[in-house]
Amino acid sequence: MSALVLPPSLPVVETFGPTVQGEGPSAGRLSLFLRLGGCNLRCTWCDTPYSWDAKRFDLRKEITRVPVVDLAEWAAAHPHALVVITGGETLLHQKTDGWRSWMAVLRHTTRRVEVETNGTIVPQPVTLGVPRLTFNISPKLANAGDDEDRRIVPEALAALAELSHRDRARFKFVATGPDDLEEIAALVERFHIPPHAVWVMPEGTTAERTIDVARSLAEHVIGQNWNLSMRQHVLLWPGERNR
Ligand SMILES: Nc1nc2[nH]cc(C(=O)O)c2c(=O)[nH]1
Ligand code: SF4
Ligand SMILES: [Mg+2]
Repeated sequence: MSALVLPPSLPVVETFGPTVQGEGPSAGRLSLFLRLGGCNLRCTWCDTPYSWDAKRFDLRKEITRVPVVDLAEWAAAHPHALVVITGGETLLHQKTDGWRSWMAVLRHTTRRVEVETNGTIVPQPVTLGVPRLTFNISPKLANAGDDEDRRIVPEALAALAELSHRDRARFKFVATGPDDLEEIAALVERFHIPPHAVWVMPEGTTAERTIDVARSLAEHVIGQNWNLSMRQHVLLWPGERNR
């Protein structure tokens, strides 16, 4: 009797789009989103707890194994869109057959790909080998609530910072107000992140709060020679899933 061989798949929370990338260097760009399940952090203000929080959500319902061939077909139907892989924490899946197979699909296209990550996991050759793939790294600050030794993994941040010098990675920090900027500056200095690779974005789940926080940050961010990003999906579709 031969063993049953399952096709490579990934634990998918949702696929959506085309929409626009809401955050960071590609904000406003037409995008498809693939959200994977599971996270190694527990940010208090997480906007996607349904991707990892088994206490509040039934993850067997939230997360479905989707064959990579189906993802390839879905992506191919929207050839003009940037592909954004988000979570949860995406790079948790890096050593799986599903990830390897998905990277192989993307490597054989000419499309742009962005991987959202919390910066706690070192990117591996399987991911780095996709030519137009860049990382959007959101290291978490004290405002997220986790202990520093969980949020800040020096080995991973150093590897990602190195990529940021070659425009393969950008850092995007969520700030709740100007008081958070000192902590960002300390990380930027410690890991030698070039200012052109730094984006600051306002925390908030409503358009009003997002704009208020952004207004409180703008002059300070510009003064540091950093970039400021709104969170366009929060402004356009506050509280909605699959946007
Ligand atoms: N439009 C849109 N842009 C996004 N950028 C990062 C997102 C995320 O949830 O990681 C996100 C999202 O959920 N929607
Ligand atoms: S790292 Fe991202 S997905 Fe994970 S808990 Fe924090 S905000 Fe949520
Ligand atoms: Mg997110």
